[in-house]
Amino acid sequence: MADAPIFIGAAEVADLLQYGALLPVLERALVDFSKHDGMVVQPVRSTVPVDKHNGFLGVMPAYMTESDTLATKIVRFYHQTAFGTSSHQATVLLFNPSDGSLRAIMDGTVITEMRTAAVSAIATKYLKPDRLETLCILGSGAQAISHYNIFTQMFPFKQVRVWSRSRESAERFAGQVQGQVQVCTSAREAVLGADVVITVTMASEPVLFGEWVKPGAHVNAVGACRPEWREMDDALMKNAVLYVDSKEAALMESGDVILSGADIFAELGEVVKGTRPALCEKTTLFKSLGMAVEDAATAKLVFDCWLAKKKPKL
Ligand SMILES: NC(=O)c1ccc[n+]([C@@H]2O[C@H](COP(=O)([O-])OP(=O)(O)OC[C@H]3O[C@@H](n4cnc5c(N)ncnc54)[C@H](O)[C@@H]3O)[C@@H](O)[C@H]2O)c1
Ligand SMILES: O=C(O)[C@@H]1CCCCN1
Repeated sequence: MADAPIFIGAAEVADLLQYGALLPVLERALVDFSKHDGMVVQPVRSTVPVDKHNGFLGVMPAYMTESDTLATKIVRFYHQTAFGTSSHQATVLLFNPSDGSLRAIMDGTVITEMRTAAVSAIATKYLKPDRLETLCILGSGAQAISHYNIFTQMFPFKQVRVWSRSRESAERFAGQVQGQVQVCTSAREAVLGADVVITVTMASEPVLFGEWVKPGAHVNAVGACRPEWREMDDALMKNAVLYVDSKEAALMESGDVILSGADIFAELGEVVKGTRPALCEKTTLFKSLGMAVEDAATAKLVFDCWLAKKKPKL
């Protein structure tokens, strides 16, 4: 009989997962996914609306042949949550691919926060403009914090600006992170002149407008994961060179892509592999929806780190 699965909670995942190890693992997952050679199996996520409670449940399975990784994430995202409950909660199940037995059940909320920010950072590493002085973050929740953390570690920004719907949450964000943040009173004020813009809101109508975005800037658009939701207007969608994580998912799930009719230039994995160019001199936009392979690769890394820690030292 197979061993009982282990459980790795949020605090232990946060302790085991380091961006230094995560970044190359994610680059590899993005490249493998974008080869589209049948070695990675990842259907577009199944999403169950929970209308009565203003939320969704998403199921995200993937199998990666080369690293022999089989996992699924189950994620729920709710617009209104009880006080103290975060809007996104996730669990990852990691299987033994050879016999299908369950190896680990682990918290997926920290995984989602860290892998999403790391993928935006990878997009920025490849698509960034020459000048990297000002970072703008629209939104002030969990993803705003994980993005702030990795972006200020990886890039030499001199100024970070944040805007949120309520000034109170933007100020709370500024108090939570290490380092200086300029709290802006409007999204426009935060965006004007920024070299890199990150949208991490739960908005369903545009909060970012093309006329504000500096020509040559890079945008990471992380929210608006439903076909009828927007974070950006048509002007930005049509004027920027559009990169996505998955073309198939973008055409099924992204309101910004579907409703604007913007053309997709490439997948991020193709840029990392070098088969499609990074047009850094132009205004670039990475539309992130989040992929199961990112969760599977991250969960395997967490599990391997857990095993290494448990192994008795000789
Ligand atoms: N692409 C991915 O891989 C990925 C992964 C996880 C989360 N997300 C998305 O990123 C976004 C942020 O997630 P989070 O975990 O930080 O959520 P969160 O609930 O912690 O924060 C959401 C933020 O959006 C703001 N907001 C809510 N409604 C808004 C509106 N109508 N207009 C402007 N701002 C609004 C809130 O004030 C808050 O600052 C969500 O859209 C989420 O679905 C994407
Ligand atoms: O990839 C993810 O994990 C998230 C789940 C919630 C909706 C957006 N994408």
